[in-house]
Amino acid sequence: MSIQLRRATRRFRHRPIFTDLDLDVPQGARLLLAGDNGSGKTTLLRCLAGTLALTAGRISVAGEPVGSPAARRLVGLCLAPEQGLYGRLSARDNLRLVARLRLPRRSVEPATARVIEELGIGTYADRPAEKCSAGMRARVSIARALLGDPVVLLLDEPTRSLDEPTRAMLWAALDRRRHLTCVIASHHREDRARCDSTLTLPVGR
Ligand SMILES: Nc1ncnc2c1ncn2[C@@H]1O[C@H](COP(=O)(O)OP(=O)(O)OP(=O)(O)O)[C@@H](O)[C@H]1O
Repeated sequence: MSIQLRRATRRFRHRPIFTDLDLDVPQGARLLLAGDNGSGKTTLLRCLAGTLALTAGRISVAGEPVGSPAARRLVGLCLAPEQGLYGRLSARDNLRLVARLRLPRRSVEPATARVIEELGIGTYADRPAEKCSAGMRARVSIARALLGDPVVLLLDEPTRSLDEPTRAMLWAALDRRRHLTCVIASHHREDRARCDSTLTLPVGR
């Protein structure tokens, strides 16, 4: 099993966001996270990434407990796709920075070039990120999450700023990585149709 949740519970103070959540996501599956605003999709993605601790229960990624160095290496994460880039650095240098952390030196340039090509970033790759549009920055953030051959990809509303051709590029990039297990939070019907199953989070449980 690629992702396993057992009695996963997260509260903020005394307010439950999700409680006793059991979930198994097999390798290569795509799970859509649905639910109204505030239902906890981003919170769950952060717990899956290991950047936010559970209140109780456990989550593992490919058998490794989330938050451990081994699990972090296996996860590609894209939260708030339009934000989180270094504004003064070019799109390409933002990608290189992460590629250097996640890949052997000889793979940095080819892997960076590959994701630039896949997400259609080429024409603005050398422009500072702060001078790129929201959709352009979202492409770079998604490309960044694909670097380093993650086993699990976590995407928070990846398509909300993307035009139609770029949405097709994103799905094509995921189709080329059929081994990749994806958890995608989205409000869009098209995204739901691209996924194998849906988990709808109720508000405040
Ligand atoms: N750090 C925090 N401290 C307290 N409450 C928080 C914190 N982060 C999130 N919450 C609360 O947790 C609930 C779930 O938020 P979350 O961002 O996970 O929802 P979401 O389903 O991703 O929403 P949206 O569809 O609007 O993106 C919300 O009520 C939010 O106010």
